[in-house]
Amino acid sequence: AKARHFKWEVSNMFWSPDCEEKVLIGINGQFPGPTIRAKAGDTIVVELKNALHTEGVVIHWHGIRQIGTPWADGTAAISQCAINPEEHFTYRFVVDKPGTYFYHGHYGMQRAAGLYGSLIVDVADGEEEPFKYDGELNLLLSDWYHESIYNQMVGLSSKPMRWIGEPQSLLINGRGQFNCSLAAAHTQGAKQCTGGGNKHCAPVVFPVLPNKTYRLRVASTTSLASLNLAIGNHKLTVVEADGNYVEPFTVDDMDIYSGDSYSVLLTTDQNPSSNYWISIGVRGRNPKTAPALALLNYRPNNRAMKLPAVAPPATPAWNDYAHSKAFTQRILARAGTPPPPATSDRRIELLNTQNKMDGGIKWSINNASMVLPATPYLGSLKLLGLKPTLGASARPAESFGRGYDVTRPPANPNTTVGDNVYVLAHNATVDVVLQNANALAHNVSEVHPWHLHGHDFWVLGYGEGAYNGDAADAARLNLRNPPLRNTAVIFPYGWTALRFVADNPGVWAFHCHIEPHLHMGMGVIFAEAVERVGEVPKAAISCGATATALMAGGDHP
Ligand SMILES: O=C1O[C@H]([C@@H](O)CO)C(O)=C1O
Repeated sequence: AKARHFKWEVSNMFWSPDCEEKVLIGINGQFPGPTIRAKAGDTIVVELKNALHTEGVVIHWHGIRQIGTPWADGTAAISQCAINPEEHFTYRFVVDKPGTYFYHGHYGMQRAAGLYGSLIVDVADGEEEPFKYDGELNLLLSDWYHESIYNQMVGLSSKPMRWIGEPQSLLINGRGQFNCSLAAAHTQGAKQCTGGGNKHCAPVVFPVLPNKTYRLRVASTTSLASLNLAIGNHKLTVVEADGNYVEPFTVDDMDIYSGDSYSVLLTTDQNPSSNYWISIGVRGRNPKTAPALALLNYRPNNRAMKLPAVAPPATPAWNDYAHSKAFTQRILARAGTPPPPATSDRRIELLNTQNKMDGGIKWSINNASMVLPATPYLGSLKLLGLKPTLGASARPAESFGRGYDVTRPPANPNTTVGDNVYVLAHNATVDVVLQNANALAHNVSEVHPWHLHGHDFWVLGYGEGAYNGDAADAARLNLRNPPLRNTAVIFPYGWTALRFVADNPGVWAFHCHIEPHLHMGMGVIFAEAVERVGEVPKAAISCGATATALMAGGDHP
């Protein structure tokens, strides 16, 4: 294992990700940010300089558990103080597990401003992946808005709320086409893209050789959109999800929610004189965004921009949830993976509702919409102890109780704010049931991908309607080969049950990965055995009340 050093400068820059010039957040003059590639067991050292003009920044390493380094998780107000303009901060952490990951901003809505990139961990020297392939293609998927995140954030907190709407474009490796389509010949009313060149929005072309097997690494860092990937004439064999091996299964198309990552194997067994469409479309919301298209270019056919004669594969209907569920439920742990603990010590049931507050709209968990404190939790809990913030004297509710009607808008739509901090005992086995419900409007319930920091969890099962905890619900849980993941979706009007072991002291966010929903309060905090956290680097806690404590000479207890 070795240390891999990176020097990064985060700054605003003009860029045209979908051919329209905007300002985004890039790293070292690049968008997306540089790809980090390492081997399992390596230590990543990122010396970050914040070169934004007037705002703080942090970077979250999505899917990396940060075992023993909770201060490097990169969540503003939770694991560290935001890095101020012109300040440096060094992230140092071990990538312990091979897999497909990514990193992104985790302060306000900076991820949606383009602050993201790929993080790929290969097996350690001398180890082998449990599958074979000849080459790799990397697809980092995102969505893109023409309105700045500042406009978006102001809208979301306005009274009445102004919703951000659907994204203007979908991006593959930071590239999309807003004003034209590669498949105009097959798309009503679209203008043909003239293609290549070195424009920021030049279509992505993946060169491949015939009769080989490629590992596609696919990750989604979308702000809002749930995606579906299909490749004309080719099948996809899923082998990895969120850095964990899964029992291989083969599909024609796959869903990818924000926060998900996958490896899929693809065999180039088609006619090599043609190229093939890679198509990414929107699911789970009535789409207004055109699919993103890229080309699979069979070599030695060197006409990279030769367009397939046929239309791109159609994305399944956005509301065909049966299709989504069928895909999701095929994801199971690879044979030989140890099963989860057979029982749990604690069950936390989290009802997700859309609510009203002071004339605006929030998302709430057990009727409390999460707000973050001025002083980041990791430092404040370690140095100052758990103080009730926001006037909340009690810990948040363990359950939403029985009898809530998930099929209708909330009977009492009003919510309050909460810190939503759940204190977890060291090594407790914790079950979380995420319960979806009807939103404020009648007959609306949306998909929410929930992401846990600091851990993988087992996805024990999914159910329809309200979770009761009865024998029928228990029978829906898979304790034999549930997949380990860090992101799991709740389907409309349904529930999802997760299990994890609280064996990683730290303060971990657990939230909907949809950027505006997190911003509207859709999350909780797990404060896990904070008394066992080692010495927190001062740079991570030199703000707010912890800075005051440090100045008072109160060194680390
Ligand atoms: O949080 C959301 O708000 C809007 C809508 O419900 C109110 O405008 C929407 O589609 C969301 O996902």
